[in-house]
Amino acid sequence: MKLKVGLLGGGSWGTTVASLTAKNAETILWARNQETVNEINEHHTNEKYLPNAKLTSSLRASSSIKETVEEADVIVMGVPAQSFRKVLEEAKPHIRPWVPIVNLAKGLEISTKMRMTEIVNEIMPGHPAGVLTGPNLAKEIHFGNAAAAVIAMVDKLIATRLQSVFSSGLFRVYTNTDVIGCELGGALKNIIAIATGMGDGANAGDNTRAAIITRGLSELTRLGIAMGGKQRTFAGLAGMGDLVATCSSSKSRNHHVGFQLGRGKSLEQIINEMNEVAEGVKTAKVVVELAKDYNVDMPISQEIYKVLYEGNTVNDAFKGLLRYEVGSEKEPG
Ligand SMILES: NC(=O)C1=CN([C@@H]2O[C@H](COP(=O)(O)OP(=O)(O)OC[C@H]3O[C@@H](n4cnc5c(N)ncnc54)[C@H](O)[C@@H]3O)[C@@H](O)[C@H]2O)C=CC1
Ligand SMILES: O=C(CO)COP(=O)(O)O
Repeated sequence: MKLKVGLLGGGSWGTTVASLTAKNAETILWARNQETVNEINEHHTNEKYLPNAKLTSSLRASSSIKETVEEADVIVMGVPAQSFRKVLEEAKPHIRPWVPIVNLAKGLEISTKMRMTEIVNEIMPGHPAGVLTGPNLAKEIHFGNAAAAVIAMVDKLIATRLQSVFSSGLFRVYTNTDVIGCELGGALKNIIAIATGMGDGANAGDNTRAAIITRGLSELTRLGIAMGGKQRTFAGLAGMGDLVATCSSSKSRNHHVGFQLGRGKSLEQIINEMNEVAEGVKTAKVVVELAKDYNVDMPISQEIYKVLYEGNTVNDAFKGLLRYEVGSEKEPG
């Protein structure tokens, strides 16, 4: 039996995933902007977020949350992390009992430090909550490049059922039961991508980028394990895979923010010039607090936080990192 998907959020990733699921399942995409809805229904495009991309023609868009979710067998949440709770609360009265809810956002809620599936568990207990994540730059997927992702659900049977909803020829979806690790991998790597972008913008070189990626993996793994994620997850697509893609791509918005900081622009100016979300900017606030809560050393994330919010320069950040004691690679520190 074909499942029905209701996807909330008509930005670049929500639209991309809806276009993928529409190949396998009847899919409705909710966007708050009526012009976007009309454009998707009439022209099968979403030029603002995905210039030149042609969407699956059976994908239907709606400006009604109720219509989008009321008959859905799976709800997919494609709005940024800081809007997640509000949108889910709006959808809640119309969602059928026990329907799985899959998060696409790679961020943490600032006011509560929560992961998105924790918010689902709080607002809609009883609904299986999971995440679709991995090295998936939306703009590449639309142009037919192969990519791999992970669907993580605590219940492997549900993950396996959903695997076939998200998979298509060139989009290969693996299952995982470590929801915490998969979700944290996606959120934490964005701060490291800002760091590599900063290095690239300041022409720090390829060796510096490799060092930041590798030490970045080490620090996000430390926090991730302390918070209940599994070590293996961070070595997989949701950890290292996403880290490598985001940290080395000029298509990444987080890398872009870092790059422009490295070129000397202010954060305010960079954000004002952007049309899309860069989750790492807000997640950095949460991560420095989590590092304290869990007593975990996160030197790269700390230095990025100081550049974003405490007026430090890019140079200060690199000097700050060089001041950290060099330990053994074998140690977790
Ligand atoms: N673009 C990408 O390549 C990927 C993005 N992601 C994650 O997906 C999430 C969504 O990102 P994108 O779609 O890329 O962002 P985007 O910036 O392209 O679009 C965000 C969308 O959310 C909508 N939105 C924001 N607040 C809203 C609210 N309160 N109510 C209703 N709609 C609201 C905006 O109107 C816009 O349509 C982020 O957490 C991002 O980290 C994950 C994987 C890949
Ligand atoms: O998460 C992503 C790729 O996997 C997208 O990264 P950006 O949000 O930095 O564009």
